[in-house]
Amino acid sequence: MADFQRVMDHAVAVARKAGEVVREALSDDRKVMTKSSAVDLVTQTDQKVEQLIIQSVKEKFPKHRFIGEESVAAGEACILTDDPTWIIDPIDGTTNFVHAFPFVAISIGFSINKQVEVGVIYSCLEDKMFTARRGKGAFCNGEPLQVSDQTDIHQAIICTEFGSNRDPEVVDKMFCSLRNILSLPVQGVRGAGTAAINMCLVASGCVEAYYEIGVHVWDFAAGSLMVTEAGGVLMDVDGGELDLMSRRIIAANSRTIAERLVKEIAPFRLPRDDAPPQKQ
Ligand SMILES: O=P(O)(O)O[C@H]1[C@H](O)[C@@H](O)[C@@H](O)[C@@H](O)[C@@H]1O
Ligand SMILES: [Mg+2]
Ligand SMILES: [Mg+2]
Repeated sequence: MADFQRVMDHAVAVARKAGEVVREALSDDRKVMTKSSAVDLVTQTDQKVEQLIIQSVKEKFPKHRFIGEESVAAGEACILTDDPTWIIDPIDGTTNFVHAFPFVAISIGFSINKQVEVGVIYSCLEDKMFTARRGKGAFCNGEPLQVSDQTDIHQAIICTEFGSNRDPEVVDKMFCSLRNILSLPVQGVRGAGTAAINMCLVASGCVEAYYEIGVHVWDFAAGSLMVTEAGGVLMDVDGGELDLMSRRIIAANSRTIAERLVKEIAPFRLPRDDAPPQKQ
């Protein structure tokens, strides 16, 4: 049985160290590369930070497994087992990082038996350390977090992201959902440019919900626990149970708001995170 406090303490320490690397890199030239599309960006800092985190964990927890965004991009399988697993997004908000747009997070989730037990999200340009352990609450810099108590969708702010898929039919579906939600009307639609920070905004009570189709397990693993430990709920965009590998999520302050969004979101499916690699 892993010592979850020891895991949490290490995740906080390495996330803070990674945040220093990210802040320092902001003053250097950021060599930008692309992955699945011309707007799916990655930098050497993403790769350097992921290796820093993984190497540090291997020294302390040699039997643990990893799902890292950039390791998967380099060809490693994205398979979640019952084993103790660190689910890492070294820079959530890479496009923001490239543009020095001030919302950039290191997101570290830890799961056992396919259940997230520890979540750490360091918003490193705001110097906000978000932490959660299952059953023990969610915190920002040590202060407890609580979701909003607003259940009227017409008085809500909703967060979403448009991801990096620019296929016309995907863009049409995303805009259909956005039009439906905006026209309810809701008081606002926002996007920080990072799933992890969007979920911290839900946990902090600043917005009522975040949804996205196209997001990856490393984007939201830590944030999923932040939201539930702050009193929120998670579900699939079709109202079913959240599937960590499905690339679809609603994270909300309440079932009322979540189920209202289900009625407005035009659902579609993308290849799962654990799908076998597509033959080139
Ligand atoms: O910055 P990333 O780690 O790539 O994650 C982003 C993603 O790039 C963007 O397309 C959206 O899906 C965001 O929700 C992710 O956090
Ligand atoms: Mg990400
Ligand atoms: Mg990333």
